Amino acid sequence: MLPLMCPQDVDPKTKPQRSDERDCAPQARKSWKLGLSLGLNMSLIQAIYLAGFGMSAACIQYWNFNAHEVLLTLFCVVFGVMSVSSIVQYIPDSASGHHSAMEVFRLIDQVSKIDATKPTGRIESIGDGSIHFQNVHFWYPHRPEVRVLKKLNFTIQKGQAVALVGFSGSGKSTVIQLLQRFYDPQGGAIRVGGQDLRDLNVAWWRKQVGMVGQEPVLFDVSLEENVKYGYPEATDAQVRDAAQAANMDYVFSGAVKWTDRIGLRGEKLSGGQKQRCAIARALLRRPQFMLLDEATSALDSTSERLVQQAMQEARVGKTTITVAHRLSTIQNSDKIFVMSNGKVVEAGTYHELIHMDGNFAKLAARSL
Ligand SMILES: Nc1ncnc2c1ncn2[C@@H]1O[C@H](COP(=O)(O)OP(=O)(O)OP(=O)(O)O)[C@@H](O)[C@H]1O
Repeated sequence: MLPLMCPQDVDPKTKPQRSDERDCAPQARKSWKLGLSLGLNMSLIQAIYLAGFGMSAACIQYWNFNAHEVLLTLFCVVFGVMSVSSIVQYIPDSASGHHSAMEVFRLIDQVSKIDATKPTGRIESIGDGSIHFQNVHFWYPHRPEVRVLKKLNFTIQKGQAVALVGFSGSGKSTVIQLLQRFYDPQGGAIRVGGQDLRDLNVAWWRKQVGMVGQEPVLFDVSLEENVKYGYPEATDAQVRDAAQAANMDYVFSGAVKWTDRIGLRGEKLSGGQKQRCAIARALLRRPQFMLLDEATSALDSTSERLVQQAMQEARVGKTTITVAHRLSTIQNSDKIFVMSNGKVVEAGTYHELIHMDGNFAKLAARSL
């Protein structure tokens, strides 16, 4: 019988609440049923064994059956029944396994509209390197009732450090996803160096973009392999340069070695160390565009300062688009776009926007 763990069992002095009793009642009924069915099951098996051995003994003693053959037959039947019963207990799981497998195959068979493996699309230079969102309308295909971007317009020049800010749900992360071409806009166009993003080769374009998100995707392999992920042919000197640019001081001081495995999802590293590893990985490919989506939001102020410092040095010569809630992290941006309800409602430098006394000033007041 399974033990019943109810709050009142933990501390007998505690007077049980009525709601706790109600919570435990279905569990108690379930445990009783489970115990009873297990007990009956075991009794039935033992009764069958008893009958089998009794019959075998009778066959040998009274009807002169060959003992060797009787025992052989008996054990064949016993082990056969045990095997069948152990298979039968998995029948309910096979139904859910079948359902899960169908889901996995459905996903595998799904043809993506934006296929990075296709050799189609232009592979060229990025022109003047500007990014222009031109009357972009967008909604997530499985949620058409929520119009996320509504006639979004903004331009980013090559080499600029730009920040996207705004209240939660205003569409900032969606802009970052569109830039990586996870989706295409339903209306308007995103132009890179004057060319429609849809006309560029997907794999080539994604190589031009480095992305650091809030929770970097790290693997349980060595620190070096994690940094080289996406560019395994990088030389040692290139890896060192990227690490230096990303301020990975913990590897230069020897606190973590290049060969150390960093655990599942990088659990052996601190938040700041993980983030700087992700920045080094992004920089190693020398992307022309860096996308930072809340890259420092989960960090304490010391780690954040280190990551910020790393980004300041690493962003030179690159176009950087940062999504941030902590406005202190974007003070040095060349331009800040304030988004509200899928549109840009204000644009300017930090000081210009603060003095406008609009949405940005409200956000700044909240983040104090
Ligand atoms: N994968 C998705 N599928 C469907 N709807 C989504 C998806 N991701 C975001 N949305 C919706 O799109 C809208 C904009 O979300 P988005 O994440 O771009 O906003 P945000 O400004 O980045 O918000 P936050 O600051 O909270 O991260 C929200 O209404 C959100 O519910």
